[in-house]
Amino acid sequence: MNIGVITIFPEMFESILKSGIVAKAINNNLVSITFSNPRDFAEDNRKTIDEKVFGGGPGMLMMAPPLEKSLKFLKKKLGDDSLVVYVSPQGKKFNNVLSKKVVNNNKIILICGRYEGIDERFIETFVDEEWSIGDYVLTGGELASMVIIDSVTRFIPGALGDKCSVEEDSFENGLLDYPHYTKPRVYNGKAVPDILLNGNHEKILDWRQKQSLGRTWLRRPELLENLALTDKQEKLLSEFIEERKN
Ligand SMILES: CC(C)(C)c1cccc(C(=O)NCC2(NC(=O)c3cccc4nocc34)CCCC2)c1
Repeated sequence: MNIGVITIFPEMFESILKSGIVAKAINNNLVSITFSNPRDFAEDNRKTIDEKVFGGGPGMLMMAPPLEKSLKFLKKKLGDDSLVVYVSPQGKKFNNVLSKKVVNNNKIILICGRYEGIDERFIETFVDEEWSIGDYVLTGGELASMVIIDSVTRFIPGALGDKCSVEEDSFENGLLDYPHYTKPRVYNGKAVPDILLNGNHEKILDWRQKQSLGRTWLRRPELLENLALTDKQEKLLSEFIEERKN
């Protein structure tokens, strides 16, 4: 998997390059990340990459020409068929489905906005997709790009290590996570649920599935709308709802 990143702050990415799953995947040659800084392609010797916004208004805007040169540089390295994504608040909501799409495409170039954003004509001419990681104000697209890179890396075969694959990934079923417990067995006067200690594997799986379904129903019911629950899942969920009434 080859990733290109256009950013005026490449040093921000050192955190994911040095530790965690992305660093490991890079070391195992499962993923490469190539950076391009528009400042290196600015035409004038003052390295101008942003200008005032036509029509007035606060702040500055990233100019198209340095972005275009940055993109051409990365396309030469990664290939012209790379998926070009502008991470932007105007984008469609990033989720696991898009994560899988990126892995299949195998080559992606992420463009990080700064200031008020980027010249619309660059988007019209070069951008394939706009993706947003959520509805809040950020100062730049870099953190969003790192979120996307972390999420995508988990789907690269082998990135999670042979211990567990993305299929078994406990977050993979589209439901919220069930509650987890570890030592000590009693903490703050609260004991671990007995079912988890009696070792009956079948009952534990049912309990976990019921908790995941119940929590999703309580906290993020809209996630259930995209899932076709099995008869067993429906039964577990209605048991959860019933038990809550009593
Ligand atoms: C969402 C809403 C609150 C309504 C809103 C409306 C208008 C602008 C902004 C805003 O944050 N603009 C600033 C920038 N934001 C992002 O890049 C960004 C922000 C959020 C999620 C993202 N996912 O990817 C990139 C993302 C754009 C240019 C520099 C940073 C936010």
